[in-house]
Amino acid sequence: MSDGSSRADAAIDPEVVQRIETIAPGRVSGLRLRDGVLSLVLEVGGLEPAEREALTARIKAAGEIEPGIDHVRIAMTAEKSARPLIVAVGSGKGGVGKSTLAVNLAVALKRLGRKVGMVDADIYGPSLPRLLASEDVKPGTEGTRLIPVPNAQGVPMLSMGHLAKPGQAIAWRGPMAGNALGQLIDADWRGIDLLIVDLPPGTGDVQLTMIQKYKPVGAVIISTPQDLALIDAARAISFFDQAKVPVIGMVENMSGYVCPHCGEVSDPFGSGGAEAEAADMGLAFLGRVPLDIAVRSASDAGTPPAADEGIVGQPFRLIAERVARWLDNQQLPAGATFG
Ligand SMILES: Nc1ncnc2c1ncn2[C@@H]1O[C@H](COP(=O)(O)OP(=O)(O)OP(=O)(O)O)[C@@H](O)[C@H]1O
Repeated sequence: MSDGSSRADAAIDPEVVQRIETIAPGRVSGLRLRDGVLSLVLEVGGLEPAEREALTARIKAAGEIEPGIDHVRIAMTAEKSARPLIVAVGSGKGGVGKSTLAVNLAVALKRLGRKVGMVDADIYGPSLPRLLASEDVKPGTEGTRLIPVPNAQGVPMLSMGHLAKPGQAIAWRGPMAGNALGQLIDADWRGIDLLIVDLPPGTGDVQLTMIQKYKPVGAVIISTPQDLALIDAARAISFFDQAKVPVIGMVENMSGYVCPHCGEVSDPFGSGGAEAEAADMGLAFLGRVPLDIAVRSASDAGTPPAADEGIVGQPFRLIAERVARWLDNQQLPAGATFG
């Protein structure tokens, strides 16, 4: 948004941003460069005066050696900038319906009155813009922060797909992908209390950055009932366990296919496997979503089934109620900060 003056913010070299963030991890926000002055907000809660001084001196030194930056102006605050709580949706394996679940979970939580936004962290196959029918919309910016893209479901969203050209993302390496993810999560989420983050499948660099730097309050793991998918899901669960991110529970997708012609129920991927696995691991089972052509067609059309009262969206609404109850039981204050 313009402040009405004719002066414009200049782009800041991402390497400079990264260098400054490395000096004070999680404490720097609001970076902007204008007329050779780099201004930023430094959160100094819990630091002794000598530590504050040392930090500001190091940040100034790191900025002022850069061509184009004559001066670094630091505003100190004892308040952490309020970021939404994060719930991650993960899977051990691709193609099990993780993005479908993430979108429907967010939409159903929105219907429950939660202030929900979404981040699509899946650099290998960002699909949220399609699922939320906002493929051609680009996010705006305010200063150096992205402004989430609105949609008909009232769930503002940012996607890796917004930052990369189609096909480009796959070449990203860990640190680059991690920085891009940071831009999505540190966007202008004003008015949002809860972010549902659609992680890439598996347990790689992006997932690691996500859980270490932007510690989710909890994770939902999705799997098909198939043995192979379950083995991978167990790996994802232990990944979150090791990072001390509580697993809210497991969802079984694509179980029980009802033939639209003869009505016969078959189980192409088996059935009940994820529930048994959850019980074995002492985890909550959040629900089962049948393999239903209507889930796919509604999703492809950008109208998530959880958005209305229909039967197709029912399993997602039940899962969302359980997640909402879990969040309420954590007694997390609305708009609580994390990290
Ligand atoms: N319960 C279901 N019934 C029918 N189709 C489904 C169901 N769940 C997901 N699908 C379809 O399966 C395909 C893969 O789903 P989705 O993209 O959500 O999976 P994913 O795990 O996020 O995949 P990726 O690893 O590629 O990101 C999509 O076409 C989706 O519409």
